[in-house]
Parts: sequence; structure tokens; C-alpha cells
Amino acid sequence: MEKIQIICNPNAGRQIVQKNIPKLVDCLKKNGKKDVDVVYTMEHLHAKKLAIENSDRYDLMIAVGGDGTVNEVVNGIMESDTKPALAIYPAGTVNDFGNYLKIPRPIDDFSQMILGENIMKVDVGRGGERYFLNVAAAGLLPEVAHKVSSEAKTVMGKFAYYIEGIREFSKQMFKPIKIRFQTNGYEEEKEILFFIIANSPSVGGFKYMAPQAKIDDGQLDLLIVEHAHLKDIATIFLKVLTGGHANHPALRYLQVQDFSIHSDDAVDLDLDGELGGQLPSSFTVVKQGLDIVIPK
Ligand SMILES: Nc1ncnc2c1ncn2[C@@H]1O[C@H](COP(=O)(O)OP(=O)(O)OP(=O)(O)O)[C@@H](O)[C@H]1O
Repeated sequence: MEKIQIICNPNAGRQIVQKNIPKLVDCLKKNGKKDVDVVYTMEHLHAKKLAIENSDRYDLMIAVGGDGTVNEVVNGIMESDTKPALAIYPAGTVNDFGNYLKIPRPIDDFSQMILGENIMKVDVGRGGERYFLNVAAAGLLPEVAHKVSSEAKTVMGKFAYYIEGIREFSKQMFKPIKIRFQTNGYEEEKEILFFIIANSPSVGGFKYMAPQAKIDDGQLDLLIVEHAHLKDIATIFLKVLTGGHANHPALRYLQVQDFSIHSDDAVDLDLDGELGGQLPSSFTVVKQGLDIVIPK
């Protein structure tokens, strides 16, 4: 991988990681990578545009940002013909996929990972016309995430999610959404609190949200949390911390390749933490459709 584009969101997270970029460029150039360019994103969807426009000029794109920036670069790569490889330098608040892959944060270790060129082929989810690397979701959980202001996220990091989560929990409890989902010729209608479609096990900072998920098995893990008693929901949330929730009677856990979810209510869809339109949506998976650089 000789030609590298670094796409950096200067506003992501606490804006600390971004200060390491000159050192990263220096290290890559000292180690023989002559073509290393850095671009700073200026607005929403800029990262996607850069990834599409430059896909035939680079063989590696390093996304520096949170899950939203990574999602945009993934969409750009997936929509291009040449499909350069991706590396993630986590700089956001949660960084589920980066954490799952154990991407090193110290800049020297991260540079070594890039120079090591160890590639894994990973699955990419598709919801309607858009791709997601880690998660698609709707209902209570994404609502909470979107209510956290970016100012609060920057100052308080992950805790902002949980504080806002506790505040929203009681209000949202009584607002179930009606969905109809179809998979493998099977159809079901349900009143639910939220659903999550996960590629990796780690979602929203919870390491074991989808404990059976594998990022290269060509499957997505669908978790549907029904509109149940508060006691049941509290139990599920407690068990999520250790991954013991998958068998709870108020939760459906399925591994699927191809399915659709409809709702008569106006329900926002969240893709990797960003708003991704509304239901209905059809979901598929591109098995091992993306090359990603991981530690050895
Ligand atoms: N220069 C910019 N100014 C404002 N917004 C930007 C800029 N560049 C990118 N964005 C947008 O900022 C949003 C959030 O980006 P990102 O997810 O990378 O950071 P974050 O929200 O801090 O991290 P996390 O998703 O982990 O909480 C994305 O929708 C992205 O398109």
C-alpha cells in the first residue's frame, strides 16, 4: 500500500487524537511511503465525497474520526469501483469497530500497524442504499444517542450517552414502535422498544451487545427488544454488560443475511450513529466486502 489518503474529521471526539496526524505522516514517510496526503473534512458527507473522488488515486484510506466519519469513508469506498483498503484511527466518543479490532491509540503503535499491512476482509451491512460497518438501529437506543449534544459529548465523552440514557429511559418506555419484519419467508408483527442490527459484537460502547456476532461470517445479528415490563428491560440492560442477555424471553436474537423491517409509524433509522433515513428498509450484507488494516 504505497498511496495513502488520511481523511480526518477535525471536530470528532475531544479533538485530541487529531494532533497526532503530523507525527503519523512523518513516520509513514520515513518508512518509505512517499505518497501520504491529509485532508480535513469541512462538513457532513465531505469524508464520503473525498473517499469516492480519490478512490482510484490511493490504495489505503485512513479515517480519523468517530463512527460517523468511518461510516462516510466506508460508503465512499463501497460506492467506488477500485475499493481501496480502510484503516481506522479512532478519534470519536465511542468507536465501536475500532475498539473491537483493538486498534492501538499510541501513534507509534498505530503507524507500525499501518506499515504492517495486515489485512482482514470484513462484512459490510447495507440498509437501503447506504452501507454501515457496525450497526443499524431504530427506537429507544439511537434516540438517546442523538439527543446527546455534540458539546456534551466532547466534554463528557462516553458518560454523556449513559446520563442522557437514564433520563430518557422512563419517557420512552411507554412509546413502543410497531414493526413488521420479514426474513427467509417468515413474517412477524411486533410492538418493540428498539432493534439493533449488528456486524460486530460491540455496539454503543457495550462490548457484548451482540455476543454471537462475527465481522467476517456473512451474517448480521438482529436483536429485537420487545415492549416488555420495566423489570424485564432493566434485566436485559444489566445482562448486556456481560453478554448474558441473548436468551432473555423479551429479546429476539437472530442471525440473518437478508431481511426487511416496516413500520406504519415514522421511525428514524440510525446507521453507525448517524441518521440514515426512515423505515421501511431492507437489509443485506456484503460478505467480506471491505479490506481493513488490523494489528498483527
Ligand atoms: N468540519 C466539520 N464540521 C462539522 N461537522 C463535521 C465536520 N466534518 C465532519 N463532520 C460531521 O460530524 C459528524 C460526527 O462525526 P464523527 O462521528 O466522526 O465524530 P463524533 O460524533 O465526535 O464521534 P462519535 O460518532 O464516536 O460520537 C459526522 O456526521 C460528520 O459528517
